[in-house]
Amino acid sequence: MLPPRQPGCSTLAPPSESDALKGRGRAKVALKPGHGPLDWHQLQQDKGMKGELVYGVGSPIPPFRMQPPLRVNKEILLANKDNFWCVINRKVYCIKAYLSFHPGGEVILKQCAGKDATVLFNKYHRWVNYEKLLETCFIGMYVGSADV
Ligand code: HEM
Repeated sequence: MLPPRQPGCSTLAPPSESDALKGRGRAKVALKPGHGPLDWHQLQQDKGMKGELVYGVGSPIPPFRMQPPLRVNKEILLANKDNFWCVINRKVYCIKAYLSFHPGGEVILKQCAGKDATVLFNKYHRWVNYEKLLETCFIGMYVGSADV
């Protein structure tokens, strides 16, 4: 009888997004070519700096440059669900551009649209520097009720 497969073993089949969704370990999914961390970094430097990685704002000034930051209430957050706005630690981000770059996969991230993703984010990887990773995707501060 074959020994049980161990995490980290190179003979393991690539983990699926459904495994991650079901909370079976810290499953990373295969990203499309050109969607690695360095590609994301480059995109932030190019399009992101020009404010082209945010959807639903309609302002010539990139929101992440605005001082004071925009204030987003529950209605505005929900109105931008299709733009994949979500909240992490009271900060609102447009994660639409990041979806296909997320090492945990698109499926798991899409469920955060229009919601406060803080608990899920901390559950999977509280050490990830989201403020840096999503720097140019920052919309503003969430000032609405906590029930999102
Ligand atoms: C929106 C902000 C988010 C960012 C910037 C982000 C970023 C990342 C990064 C950088 C990794 C790789 C971590 C590593 O290698 O240690 C990762 C992995 C992962 N993420 Fe996220 N993530 C976000 C939100 C979420 C949310 C809300 C969930 C759950 C619903 C999630 C689930 C996962 C999973 C399952 C993995 C793969 C396993 C792991 O490495 O922990 N992520 N994410």
